[in-house]
Amino acid sequence: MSMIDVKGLNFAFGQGELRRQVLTNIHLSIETGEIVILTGPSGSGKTTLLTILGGLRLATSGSVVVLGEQLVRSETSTRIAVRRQTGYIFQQHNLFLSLTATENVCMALELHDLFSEKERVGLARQILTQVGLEERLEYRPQQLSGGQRQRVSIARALVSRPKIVLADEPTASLDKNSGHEAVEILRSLAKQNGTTILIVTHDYRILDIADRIINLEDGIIT
Ligand SMILES: Nc1ncnc2c1ncn2[C@@H]1O[C@H](COP(=O)(O)OP(=O)(O)OP(=O)(O)O)[C@@H](O)[C@H]1O
Repeated sequence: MSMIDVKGLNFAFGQGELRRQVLTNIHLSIETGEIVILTGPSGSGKTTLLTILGGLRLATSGSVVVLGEQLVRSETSTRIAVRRQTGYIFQQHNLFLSLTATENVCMALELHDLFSEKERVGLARQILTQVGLEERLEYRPQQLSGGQRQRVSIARALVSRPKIVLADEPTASLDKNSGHEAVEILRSLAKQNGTTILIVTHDYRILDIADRIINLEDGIIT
């Protein structure tokens, strides 16, 4: 089954003379468990496409079906439903500096109301152990290296077992080894769970983790 199915998507910022077409006639289908890397020059529309797929930005033309929900011209509640089943990883890890690794990961579960505090802590510790941070559970972000911080954000994105993970330049602030290690951890955990992953990156050093690479130029898939 397609997790993501895009047909004839167009997107522009601004109106009138300021209108700028950013995505043109995008067709894209991503299957369950597939790992896709989206590359392309700066300004080609990668982040815009990612935010539309993640229900973070509303598109008004074409068709964007994610997890069976039509997101084009959708209600806010539809986009929220998709967001709840999606994990996000950003270039700037966006961790809370005042919270420990465990607390940062727990936060992703607080959105769900499915777990008690004790269960949340248990799940957070379990996933932090899976990303190799069992010795750092109570460290705050500033006590961690860049690669370790990015592993905390990977743990945070995966802890609620999302069906889809969207990552925007997840290795941008990392050196080659820690960048590759971080996405390799992401890949192997996602493969265990059949999670679909879409990664936007300029980093050619991580292309080998993808099942498929898509190139976007000037808003067009080439
Ligand atoms: N909120 C906005 N309002 C107006 N224009 C925007 C907005 N966000 C992005 N753009 C423009 O849309 C185009 C595509 O931006 P986008 O961030 O999607 O590209 P990108 O491929 O992710 O680039 P990069 O690799 O540099 O992050 C750029 O020309 C950008 O200036």
